[in-house]
Amino acid sequence: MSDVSRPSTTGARPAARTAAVIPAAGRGVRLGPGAPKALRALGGVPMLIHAVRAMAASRAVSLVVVVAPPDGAAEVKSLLDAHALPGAGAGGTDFLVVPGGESRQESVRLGLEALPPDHDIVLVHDAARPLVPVDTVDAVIEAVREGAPAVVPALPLADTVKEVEPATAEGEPERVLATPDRARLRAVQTPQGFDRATLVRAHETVTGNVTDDASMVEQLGVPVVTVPGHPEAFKVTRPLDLVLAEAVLARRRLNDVF
Ligand SMILES: Nc1ccn([C@@H]2O[C@H](COP(=O)(O)OP(=O)(O)OP(=O)(O)O)[C@@H](O)[C@H]2O)c(=O)n1
Ligand SMILES: C[C@](O)(CO)[C@H](O)COP(=O)(O)O
Repeated sequence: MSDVSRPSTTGARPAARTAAVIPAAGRGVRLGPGAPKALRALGGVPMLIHAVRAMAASRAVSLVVVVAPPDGAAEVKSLLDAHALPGAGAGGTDFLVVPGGESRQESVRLGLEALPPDHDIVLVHDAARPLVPVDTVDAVIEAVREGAPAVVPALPLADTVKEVEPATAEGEPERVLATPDRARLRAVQTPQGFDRATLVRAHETVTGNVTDDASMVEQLGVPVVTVPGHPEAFKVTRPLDLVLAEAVLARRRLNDVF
């Protein structure tokens, strides 16, 4: 059960249909040389397939739109055909693949443009967060269904955070400017869930660099609320994250958890 305080601007929609957009078009530069990150293997299965399975595992998700690397849509379609996906088939979850763009923001917009009209709730979930548990997905959907226009899974920080003056020359130390109160900070994950019209308006209106979709909604002045995130929803960004992801998968297999 989520613990959000809910400024409801959209009204409760317990039966609203939910689509998930999965931006998967990134290169994965921080992971090092190799195939686009979403296509790299985790436990012998492409990372993207884990992310698609995580969304389709929610009974509430009836459509998954994968935003593929710009020249990789055909390959991604073949991967979806070649792997078992929960709910796939008549009357279950549908799957679409569209080519992505130069930035995460553009890829999400291209995914949104591909959505058919009959889905009022949209999740945006990084392919790079392949191991998010279904309970987290469901908590986000539930909070949007109950009326929150924008919902993010969030965790408290373990580290103390410093605001710095970025160095102007290589090797020069950065000067610490401030230490924000950690108790008021959260690390946010995906899936982020939205009232569809609000998210579309944000993508039509907000320009400039952003690192997540919720911050675009914040810029509209629309409230964004949190639900508890999960440590296993971490983002695979650097090589060490792959080691952790393999370990989580191995433990799930031992415990016979999908
Ligand atoms: N042009 C882009 C860039 C990113 N993404 C997606 O956005 C998610 C989060 O991005 P990130 O982890 O930064 O992935 P990359 O951009 O691939 O990583 P890097 O910055 O290290 O290259 C990933 O699922 C990634 O595939 C995307 O769909 N289109
Ligand atoms: C959307 C996100 O996963 C929330 O934490 C994150 O901001 C993506 O950042 P990235 O630099 O595109 O990986």
